[in-house]
Amino acid sequence: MAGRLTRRWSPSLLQVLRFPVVQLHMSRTAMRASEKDFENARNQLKLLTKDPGNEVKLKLYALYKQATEGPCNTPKPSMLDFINKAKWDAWNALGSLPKETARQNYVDLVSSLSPSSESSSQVKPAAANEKQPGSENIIVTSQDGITKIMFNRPTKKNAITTSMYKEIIHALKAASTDNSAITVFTGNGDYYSSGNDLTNFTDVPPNSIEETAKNASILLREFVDAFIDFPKPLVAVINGPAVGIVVTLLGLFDVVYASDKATFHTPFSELGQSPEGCASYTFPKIMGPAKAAEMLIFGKKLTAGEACARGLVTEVFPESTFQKEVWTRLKAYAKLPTNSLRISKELIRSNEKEKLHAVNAEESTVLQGRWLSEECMNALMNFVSRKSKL
Ligand SMILES: CCCCC/C=C/CC(=O)SCCNC(=O)CCNC(=O)[C@H](O)C(C)(C)COP(=O)(O)OP(=O)(O)OC[C@H]1O[C@@H](n2cnc3c(N)ncnc32)[C@H](O)[C@@H]1OP(=O)(O)O
Repeated sequence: MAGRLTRRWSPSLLQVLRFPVVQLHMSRTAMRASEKDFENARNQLKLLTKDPGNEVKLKLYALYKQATEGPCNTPKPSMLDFINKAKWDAWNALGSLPKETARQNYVDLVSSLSPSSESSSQVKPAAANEKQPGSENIIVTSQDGITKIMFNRPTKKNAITTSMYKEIIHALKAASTDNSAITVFTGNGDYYSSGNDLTNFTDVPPNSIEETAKNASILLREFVDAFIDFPKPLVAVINGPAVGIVVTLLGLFDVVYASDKATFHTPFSELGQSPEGCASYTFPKIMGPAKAAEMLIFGKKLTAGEACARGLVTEVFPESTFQKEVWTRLKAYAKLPTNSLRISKELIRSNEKEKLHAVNAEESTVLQGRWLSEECMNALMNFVSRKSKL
């Protein structure tokens, strides 16, 4: 939040210090926002498309600091340090307002800026957080210059449903223009992701199978295109096993960090399917055709160390220190000049884009055919009936 209070504020902001935050306090003392409400409010705030104005931003800043750190505890900035002085004054004006109340007031204030409230026609959340079924399965947060997109379906090993594909496309579009420097994918729980939700295709009435396969192929193509075209550095933080499409996509990521408990598995033949995510092109380039074939044709599962030796993974970390080491490093990277990061990525990737789009189109078409094959249908039925697990 603090990072969003940008340096462009004018000295006239000094006039906004006497806002009536206490009123918010008085009217809401009976309510208590949970940590989750607070986190949701922070995410909602990042999705505002219209600037709420400096006065509101100062209020939000002050409430955020009070809610997370308590009463103002830093030395007063000099009179000439206009921006920090305005922020300090705003925070200091909250006096000893309890943290819980500040949290509730923060949630209320953000809520009052949302489109559903009466006075909020100026703001609109990004599509990724629009209320739609399953939207809790992808959690998008933005902090310290990093937009994090997290698979959040741990009880199903973060398998990706049709609505999650759509949410990820929206999240990537939003992240491509937000204030963050880099975008990171990771998984909640013990898995990074078990790939495509195999039940996506199993509840389909017989007369809709072809149409479902066609729609899935269109969605797949759009999904992978969003990765090909993503303009900022894309990082995967692989916290556990990865299966199927989340592995193939790694060829489109710029950096891949893996815990030593991660594994990489592309069991396409076993499923009567074929590679996607441009892996039929990126994997042979990354690891050579022979190693790529072993993964993509025969479904060899790699350890994190093996994936690193093959160039699919940038670096492997011990599980015990993985999160700490990786996020510390990413936070430092996110402080680098954002335009330079973007331009360097563009230079590395731009020559390939046309080819990647063509490969994606071809793979999506081929898969559409595979989904209609008996081999694939049998494999899916086996999974659903629990006769066979990979
Ligand atoms: C728009 C469409 C685009 C399509 C793009 C195509 C992509 C291709 C692929 O991604 S292929 C890869 C598909 N994934 C798999 O084949 C993995 C299938 N799952 C498993 O093999 C196992 O579940 C496991 C190895 C991931 C984990 O095994 P474990 O024994 O540890 O745990 P469970 O099997 O009990 O799993 C817990 C619950 O999670 C459900 N689940 C796990 N993975 C998936 C999945 N991919 N699809 C649907 N459901 C999944 C599993 O069924 C359990 O659910 P339950 O508790 O209700 O039984």
